[in-house]
Amino acid sequence: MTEVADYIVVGSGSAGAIIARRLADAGAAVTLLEAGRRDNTRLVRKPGMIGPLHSVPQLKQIVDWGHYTVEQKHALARKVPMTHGKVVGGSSSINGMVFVRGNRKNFDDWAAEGNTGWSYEDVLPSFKKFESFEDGGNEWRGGDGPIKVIRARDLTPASESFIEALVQATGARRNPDYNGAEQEGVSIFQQSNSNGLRSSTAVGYLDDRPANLTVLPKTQVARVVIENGRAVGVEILTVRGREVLRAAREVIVSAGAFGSPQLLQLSGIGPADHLRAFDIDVVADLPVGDNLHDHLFVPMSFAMPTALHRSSPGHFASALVRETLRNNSTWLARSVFEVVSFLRTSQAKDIPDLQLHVLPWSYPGPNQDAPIRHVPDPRCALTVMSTLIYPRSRGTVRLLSADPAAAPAIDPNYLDEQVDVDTLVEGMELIREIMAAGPIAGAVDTEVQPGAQHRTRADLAKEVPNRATTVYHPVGTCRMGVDERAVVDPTLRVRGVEGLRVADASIMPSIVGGNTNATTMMIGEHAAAMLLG
Ligand SMILES: Cc1cc2nc3c(=O)[nH]c(=O)nc-3n(C[C@H](O)[C@H](O)[C@H](O)COP(=O)(O)OP(=O)(O)OC[C@H]3O[C@@H](n4cnc5c(N)ncnc54)[C@H](O)[C@@H]3O)c2cc1C
Repeated sequence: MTEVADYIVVGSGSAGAIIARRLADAGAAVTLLEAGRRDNTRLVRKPGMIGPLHSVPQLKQIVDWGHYTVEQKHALARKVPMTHGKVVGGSSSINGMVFVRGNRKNFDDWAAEGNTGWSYEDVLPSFKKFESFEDGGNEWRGGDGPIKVIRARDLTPASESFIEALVQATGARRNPDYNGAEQEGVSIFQQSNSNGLRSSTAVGYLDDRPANLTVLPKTQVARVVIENGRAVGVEILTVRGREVLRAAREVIVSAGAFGSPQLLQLSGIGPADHLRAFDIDVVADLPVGDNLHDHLFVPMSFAMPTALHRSSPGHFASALVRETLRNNSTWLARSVFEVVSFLRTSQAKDIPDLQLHVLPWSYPGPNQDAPIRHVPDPRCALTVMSTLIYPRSRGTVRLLSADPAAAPAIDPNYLDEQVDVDTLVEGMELIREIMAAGPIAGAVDTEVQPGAQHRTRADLAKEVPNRATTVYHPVGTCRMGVDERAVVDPTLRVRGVEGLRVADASIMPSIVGGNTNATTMMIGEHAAAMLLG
């Protein structure tokens, strides 16, 4: 065994890159292992390239694990693509860049379950630490962190009229900062990019790394090496075969909501019967891979000339030429999302339970499951997504093979709970109400997706299993907690194993009410602070 570092961090994504950098800044020797390739291409770093990156299978496979769910029994046996970054920066290098913390109550709920140190007041400094918000720092926001956050700008007239219509139809307020004091209302979307460049954790934390932080791309970890109940290193897959790297202090697993449970299970940490079925020696019998849950949305597209954007090669090519000639001069410099709203359905208790994502582009429907290039309607269109942010359904991640190169079985068990369908349908009905309101109705030519023929609540409910799709926010599979369902304790240590922590989206006990990247980066900062004591 070669002693390579004080700390080994597995996975360079939203959490892992941050942990590795903070430990290195404190003087430790850190090795960061990443299965994917380097991220320094325009395809990854130019924000608007997300369109081709996700819609052209040949491009997507360069940076994606290529996972699919198992057949979803409540969604017409669909196998839903579970895109997940396999590249330096992880999913922060390929995501939609919208920037949302969630609701402060989400963290207070984690703390109330026994997760001491994770209330909103506790995690707020970790949120502030990583961000540079364009308005500067204040009580709620960070002003000088490595991740740049700006608001969408030059909103299309369609998006502007959507805001007006939403206010009129729902009575919701315009909220200048949904990541500030209050989440509720309608707002201009914030996004993690600036000056025409994606602000991933690779850009923010790794580009200018110190010499004591070694990043090894194209290095997949096969298992954590555990001796006498203590994690002492990892086994990696190389072209020469398997090799062991040793950590003098700790191993931190930040391989994401699929990668982390898979790696723990391959290392003998997981449900004992499941591991034995693959002849894996059991180190710790823990519910690793349980509690998988995810946000779902149903896109509704409306043909509207005022949306200005067409999903045509000509429209894309002209922006690409202009953006190449002058950086940060076109829509390619930013996320495609313009407006967000947090609202309450009839099911809501204390906080908003519905999110609307709004983008001035048409969206292919009814779903994008097939691994082909999906062609959206060519007209200018506004898409509004009814988004379920507190799903009740729970699923699993399990091994299909003891071979680390094999994909795991991912079963989010989407729409298992009827209330999840009901919430999405209520959101769809609300979107129709908004689109029929005075400030926007006259500008809408027609509803393209799902289409006016799906008229009643029952019609919409029937469409949900075919149209609902992942927002790519899987969490919860190495749950943090203090009871039998916990995999890690509130200091992120794997229960019953020394020298091993998990820190990424998988530790969320329950999903936050908003896109998960910001919370996962907070987890990275919070974990680093705990490691450094
Ligand atoms: C397509 C897409 C769009 C999204 N859009 C948004 C958005 O707009 N806003 C938002 O807030 N959130 C968004 N998200 C979600 C957000 O990006 C994720 O929640 C977040 O990045 C998860 O971070 P993580 O650290 O848990 O995992 P990741 O960032 O996925 O990092 C895990 C890393 O570990 C590596 N890895 C895994 N297994 C191994 C192994 N065995 N050995 C070595 N390396 C390994 C992976 O390659 C990866 O780089 C999106 C996600 C996707 C996929």
